[in-house]
Amino acid sequence: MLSLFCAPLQGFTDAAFRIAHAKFSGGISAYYTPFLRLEKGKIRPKDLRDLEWDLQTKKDFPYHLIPQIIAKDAFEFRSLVEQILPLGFSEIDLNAGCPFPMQTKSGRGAGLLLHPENFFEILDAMEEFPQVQFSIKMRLGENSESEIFEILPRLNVSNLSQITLHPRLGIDEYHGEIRLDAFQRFYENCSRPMVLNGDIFTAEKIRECAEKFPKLKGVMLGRGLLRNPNLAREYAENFTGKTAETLFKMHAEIFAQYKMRYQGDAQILEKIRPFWAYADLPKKMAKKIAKAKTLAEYENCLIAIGEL
Ligand SMILES: Cc1cc2nc3c(=O)[nH]c(=O)nc-3n(C[C@H](O)[C@H](O)[C@H](O)COP(=O)(O)O)c2cc1C
Repeated sequence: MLSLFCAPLQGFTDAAFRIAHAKFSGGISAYYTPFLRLEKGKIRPKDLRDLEWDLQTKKDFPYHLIPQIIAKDAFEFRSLVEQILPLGFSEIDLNAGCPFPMQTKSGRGAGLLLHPENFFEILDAMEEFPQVQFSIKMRLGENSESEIFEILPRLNVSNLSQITLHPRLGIDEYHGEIRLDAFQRFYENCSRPMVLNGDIFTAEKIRECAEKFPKLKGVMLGRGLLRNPNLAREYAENFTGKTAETLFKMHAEIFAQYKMRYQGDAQILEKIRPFWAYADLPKKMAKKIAKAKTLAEYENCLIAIGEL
């Protein structure tokens, strides 16, 4: 059986989502936080608040959480790790895949793959923290598949606990088919445990991955899990519960949390709207949700969804 991981998605898989998912569905071996980054030398305060929210809840309701960081060099890397360790984590994931130009242009995310010297310095710096298990989530490259194959020999002699590969380039962003041939070549030559991520929306697809790549450690589910939070259980337990039922339970919990934590209709709506972004809703309904200007209007949409 493959291990199933919940992918980090900024603006979607925050603490409220992770907690509600673990509570009302589950089947996930580890949840990854969206990347934590430095702002004026400190972890961005709003990301830290989100992580602390997890930590408070985890005491009552344990689930496996791994913080992800984004860094352009060993200096930023060390600073982030040193700020995370006092929170009690012993696993940290490095983002080498974010395709957004704001990150790539400054050598972070997929942009780190254009600077192997910085990438290797970060891998060396990992050895300064023997108490931490590091993993990497990466793309094939920023501009070319050759980038990942250049660093493969160094990855093979690292202590990385796993390499999650989203087989696209940074410049592909999320367009086009995933590059499964390149994944296969990397997988065949990589000696670290590997996880496949990208465009996995059904339990059937997870089974296909297990069959095609027998030494795969697991798959990481992103939009598939947002669309169908029961996806992991459908694979692991042949669960046949209704997607809509789980979405509603999760939504009720997340919405209540946002109402407690954020103020004003606009702010709460901005936080909750993405919950439905990948759900299988009729177009008309999705438009109404996007257009709702007040909580009252939004709640009317919910009633309508409930009646679908
Ligand atoms: C809006 C958005 C935000 C994302 N944020 C992150 C992030 O913070 N860290 C990361 O490693 N990947 C991030 N990703 C990439 C996802 O983790 C995942 O690799 C991608 O969605 C492909 O997997 P999927 O097809 O299962 O969704 C993001 C993707 C999207 C669409």
